[in-house]
Amino acid sequence: MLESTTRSGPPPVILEVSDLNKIYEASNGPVMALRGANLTVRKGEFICLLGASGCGKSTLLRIVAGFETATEGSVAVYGCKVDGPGPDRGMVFQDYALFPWLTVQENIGFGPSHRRIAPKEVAKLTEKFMAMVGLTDFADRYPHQLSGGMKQRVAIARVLANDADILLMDEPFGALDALTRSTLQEELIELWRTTRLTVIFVTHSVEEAVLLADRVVMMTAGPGRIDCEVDIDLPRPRDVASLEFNTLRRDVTKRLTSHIGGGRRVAATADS
Ligand SMILES: Nc1ncnc2c1ncn2[C@@H]1O[C@H](COP(=O)(O)OP(=O)(O)OP(=O)(O)O)[C@@H](O)[C@H]1O
Repeated sequence: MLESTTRSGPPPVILEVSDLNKIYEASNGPVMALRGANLTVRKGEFICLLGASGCGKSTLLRIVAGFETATEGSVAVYGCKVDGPGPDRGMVFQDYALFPWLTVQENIGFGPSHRRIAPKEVAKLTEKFMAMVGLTDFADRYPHQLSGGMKQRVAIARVLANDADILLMDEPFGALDALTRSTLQEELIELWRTTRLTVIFVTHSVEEAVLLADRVVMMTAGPGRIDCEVDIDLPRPRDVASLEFNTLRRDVTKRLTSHIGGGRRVAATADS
């Protein structure tokens, strides 16, 4: 947890998902994607949202991002109801979603250049975040000239340059090879530490969730709701080969497959 947690009590709640229902009107009838999803997130937390394919993880994230509307229920950020996308939330997708006609620096600078910021300041911001993700030497490259890992670094830098407080990541490393994935996981944790962003990270992978999260939030099979939560109380950097890590991984896997305890909070540690 962040230092501020221990010094001055828990950080404030900045995101509240309340009784969210989502029904899609598909051509072959309605699809209930979410039923009664509730989630509370504190500033600076790193949350991993874990669940089987089709349980509604992306739907939940897209509603939080404001790209999708809920059928019932609400999402509030800093106490204000979300009714569309906003600069306080930035999304990173598995397929990068970069502007193919813009270079690395233009992609990163796109958000700031559309705010009321002086061009000099935009250039400074762009350079800062480009350096933060290690892409200064690739400033003039276009997305098709980059590897998957580099594209995802651009996507992350773009959110950071937009000054978002909440980083929403939908299986961001799912399309990457194992080595690149592991490097980006480390880099993301380092960025999260330095920027103190709040992160909600969707994944299928128990290992990725236990490696990254402060708290793993598990969803039931569709229609999704929050089934239970596990606090990951392991120091970072985490060693995937350690006994503590594997105890937690087994615990999370067991909970995920057994669907016990509707809406329960389980404070699991390596000792439990
Ligand atoms: N636009 C849509 N129209 C109709 N049904 C949809 C739409 N988007 C999602 N669904 C359905 O809603 C359910 C939840 O989908 P969602 O993509 O949120 O799940 P997920 O947990 O993110 O899945 P995955 O892990 O496979 O990406 C699924 O049954 C899916 O088929």
